[in-house]
Amino acid sequence: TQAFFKPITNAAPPSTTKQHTKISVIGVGNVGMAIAQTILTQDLTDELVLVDTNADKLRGEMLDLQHAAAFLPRTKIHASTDSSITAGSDLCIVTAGARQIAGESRLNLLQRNLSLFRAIIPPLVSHSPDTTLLIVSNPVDILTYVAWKLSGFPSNRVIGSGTNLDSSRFRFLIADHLDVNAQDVQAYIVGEHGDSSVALWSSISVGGVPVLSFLDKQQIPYEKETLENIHKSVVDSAYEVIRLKGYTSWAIGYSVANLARSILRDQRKIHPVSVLAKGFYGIDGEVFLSLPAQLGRGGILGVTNVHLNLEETQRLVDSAKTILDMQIQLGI
Ligand SMILES: NC(=O)c1ccc[n+]([C@@H]2O[C@H](COP(=O)([O-])OP(=O)(O)OC[C@H]3O[C@@H](n4cnc5c(N)ncnc54)[C@H](O)[C@@H]3O)[C@@H](O)[C@H]2O)c1
Ligand SMILES: O=C1N[C@](c2ccsc2)(c2cccc(Nc3ccc(F)cc3)n2)CC(O)=C1Sc1ccccc1Cl
Repeated sequence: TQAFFKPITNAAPPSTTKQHTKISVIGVGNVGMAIAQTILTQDLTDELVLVDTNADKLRGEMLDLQHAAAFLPRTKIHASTDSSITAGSDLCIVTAGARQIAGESRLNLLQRNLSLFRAIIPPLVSHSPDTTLLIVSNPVDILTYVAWKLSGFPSNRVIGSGTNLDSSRFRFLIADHLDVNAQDVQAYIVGEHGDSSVALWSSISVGGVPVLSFLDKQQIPYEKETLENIHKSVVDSAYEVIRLKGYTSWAIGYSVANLARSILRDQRKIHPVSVLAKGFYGIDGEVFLSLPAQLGRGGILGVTNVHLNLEETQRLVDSAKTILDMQIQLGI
């Protein structure tokens, strides 16, 4: 049969130095698929691998994504229930996990996800000894610690999505309040992901103008609780989304794909992510908490020395103690 293409004479072989990027997403539920879809639309990888224990769901999601090929940058998409397919991944994003059953205690959810991680992490890292782990499953701070211990990796290559989603909701709410673009709002929520996170008021700046001084200069009276209310809305909005649609996907999908871009494209951007917090702000236990960290090809490149006031420092230390106690209680 006539070949589709007439061969080009004296064509040079492809460059061997070009790095082939491979991302694996473990868990193809609401969160994993939102992340996978965003990675494809943003052309972040040459190869996307999906892993899950639910074989039918896994194959269905792979086929459904492959069928979108005519509208996406060319990306090889593979899937298997066998994690050996992840071999040689540059980044492994873990969203696998049991979702909290209504009324289930956080400890019980943690115990269920802990046993899952004991099955997931060791084979993952044996197939990709040089990968970076990006943990999303909840409770994310403790499970990032578990992934670090199980992997034996240096802590710079084990990252938790932490308060990245909290901070993106915080930025949206501030931007909406001030009627500006959320990309021009710099604001960090740090510490423990979820209900006990810590909003850094002094870190908020819009177009380079620190908000607190902006409000002072404009003599705009702001009660402390106004700012507290915006932080409370971050927590309330998570519960509202769950109440209304039963899960969250799009914001976590975009926020985790944004982390993947910073890592794989060596952006050296600063994100609030869950890092080994030992040695910062008087924390001496081996706990993962979110702090503004610089992300690049090597994972965590550095952690910023952001100024915390006494109250913020105390809340961070309290979170560290709560998490450490939970880790000790579980014997991990
Ligand atoms: N960190 C955050 O900001 C954040 C935000 C939203 C959700 N989450 C967490 O993400 C996790 C996933 O949420 P979801 O809505 O996608 O849940 P989901 O139930 O829709 O998906 C979980 C997937 O994990 C799979 N799975 C279970 N055991 C597995 C194993 N051993 N190996 C591979 N896959 C396995 C399941 O088959 C399922 O497809 C939850 O823990 C949730 O709390 C975290
Ligand atoms: O947007 C979410 N959705 C979840 C969710 C997704 C599927 S089922 C529940 C959510 C929503 C509401 C509460 C809640 N609590 C929680 C339970 C166990 C944990 F280990 C961690 C959090 N979790 C999971 C989660 O972490 C988030 S972010 C979030 C949660 C609570 C407070 C503030 C934020 Cl920014």
